[in-house]
Amino acid sequence: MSSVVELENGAVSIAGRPILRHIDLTVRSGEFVALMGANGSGKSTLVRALTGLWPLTTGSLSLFGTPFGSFHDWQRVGFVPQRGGAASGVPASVWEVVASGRLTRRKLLRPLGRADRAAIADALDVVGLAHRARESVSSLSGGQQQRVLIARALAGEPDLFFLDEPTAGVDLPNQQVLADTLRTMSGRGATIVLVAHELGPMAPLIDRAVVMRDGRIAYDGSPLASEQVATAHLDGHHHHHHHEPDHHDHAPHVSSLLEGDR
Ligand SMILES: Nc1ncnc2c1ncn2[C@@H]1O[C@H](COP(=O)(O)OP(=O)(O)OP(=O)(O)O)[C@@H](O)[C@H]1O
Repeated sequence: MSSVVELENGAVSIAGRPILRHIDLTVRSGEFVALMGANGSGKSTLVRALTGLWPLTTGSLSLFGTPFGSFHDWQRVGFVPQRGGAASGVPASVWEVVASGRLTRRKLLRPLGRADRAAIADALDVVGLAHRARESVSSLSGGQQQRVLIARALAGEPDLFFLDEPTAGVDLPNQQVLADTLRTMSGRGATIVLVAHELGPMAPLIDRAVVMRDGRIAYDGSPLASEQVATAHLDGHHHHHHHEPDHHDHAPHVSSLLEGDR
């Protein structure tokens, strides 16, 4: 199967401090990957590096089989940043923010067409905000603003979708709505990389869990143990002393990876 994301020996340093080291990560077409790990383990930095928002210090990155430097198909890539971005002081309406997700697909110098408007309406529907389309984004709650950002990315109909902790601070019914959305996208063939502390209603959708620890990938494999990760996280059962697995594909002792939890 073709790889949609391929990072070899990736590293990122910020202000001279190594944040990510020796990252090898391949995501294949249609996969749904959960990127997990403790606070500060490097999940967000990895997602930013994979989308080119943060430069790699070393390593080679390909997207859809094209080396990053020659990749221009950005309308195929959707990105929902960590919460706190939609209301930027600009009094944009919900509809406008979602419509902005369509701009990279629009034909040069053409107004939004019928297909664009349909995609925007569909995206608003999917996140349950169609009835608030005309309101200012800043009048919405944090969780609703997060859904506006998700709808913006959905409107672009990306083939590859990065979401950075979309469920943080979102109540369970809304997490369920989001899980349904991602199931639909995944069913349409999208490749999804989801940063999450806890999978909650997303758990049944995940094909693979990648667990970060101290800027490295500490586990890459079956998601079966990922609920264990979340549970260990909540219960504070992270004091067991296990050795870090040498191989990425070993399933046991995932809870041990939370030792570095802060
Ligand atoms: N812009 C920045 N400047 C300096 N240090 C940074 C910057 N961004 C991230 N870091 C550092 O890089 C490390 C990894 O941060 P990152 O946000 O990638 O972790 P994370 O796993 O996403 O954490 P969280 O779960 O809290 O979002 C942290 O130690 C953080 O302090």
